[in-house]
Amino acid sequence: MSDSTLEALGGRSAPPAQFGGDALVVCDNLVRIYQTGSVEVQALQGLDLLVDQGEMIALVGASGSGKSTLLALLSGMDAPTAGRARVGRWDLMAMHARERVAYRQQMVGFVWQQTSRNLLPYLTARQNVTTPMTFTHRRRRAARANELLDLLGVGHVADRRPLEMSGGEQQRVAIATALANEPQLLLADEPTGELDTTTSQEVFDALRTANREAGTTVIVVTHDPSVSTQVERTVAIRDGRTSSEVLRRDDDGDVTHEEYAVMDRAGRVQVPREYRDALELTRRVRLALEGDHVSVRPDGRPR
Ligand SMILES: Nc1ncnc2c1ncn2[C@@H]1O[C@H](COP(=O)(O)OP(=O)(O)OP(=O)(O)O)[C@@H](O)[C@H]1O
Repeated sequence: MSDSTLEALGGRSAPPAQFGGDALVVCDNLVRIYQTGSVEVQALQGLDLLVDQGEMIALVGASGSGKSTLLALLSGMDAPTAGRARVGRWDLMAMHARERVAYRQQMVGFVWQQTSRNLLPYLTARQNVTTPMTFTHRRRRAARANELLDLLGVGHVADRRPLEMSGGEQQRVAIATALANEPQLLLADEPTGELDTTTSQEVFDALRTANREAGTTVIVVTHDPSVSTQVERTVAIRDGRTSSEVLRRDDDGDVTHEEYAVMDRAGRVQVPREYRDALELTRRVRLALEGDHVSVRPDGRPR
């Protein structure tokens, strides 16, 4: 590394801020190990993720990469093995059973992929939305349910049971139900997985409405490849860690997408396989600090 460059840049360095700062969701080196008999599966292997209040992000990644595990931890349904996880004022590592119940009632809403898992089949849409409303005065509940159903464009199915609605309508009612207690965070695990493209778009629009109109922070897991056009930030998870992010920028209608690698707190960055293969980057590489970037070169010695 070049000491002179380091010296020249020295004046710019600032003390490191506390990881996460005022983000709504802070996952710091998060680990979740499942133990089945004598077999251990490391579903999350030191995952870092920050989500600000008011953001809507998508989580993508291959099957088995750890997306559902992360959502289960953030929803309070499961507990991390190690690391740090905080949502608002709630420390997910330190919550006891009673706090976990309160957290799930007050702080998060959840939408599953399977439409049938989100709603009670023998209740109407309005009744489904009012059922979790423990913090709204009894007389206000039906009116609030109607407001939520209208907001998400499904006011017309208020008196229908799930079997009398389309899949997309069921998912939008499910989002209304998840918003019943005004959670700060809405988590959705492949909410469009069972739907066709047009209907998926309606459900994404409903999630965006929840984000923009109700001010709810949204994390949505999806396999939909067009998702990066729908949200401002798409976070890719690989092998239980966040590996890259695509940021969508809209400069006066000129929309661009830029992909970034994610650096963890120890400074580790995953170099994409195509880059490693193209330059035969293997175990040892040369790093050099340049004026405005860091270069990575093959070490040039026989392996
Ligand atoms: N309850 C469990 N017991 C044991 N292993 C589990 C359990 N749940 C998940 N796993 C394992 O943890 C890893 C991550 O699984 P996870 O479901 O989080 O992945 P995913 O990215 O959501 O996958 P998909 O896109 O297929 O839903 C996988 O290897 C999976 O087999």
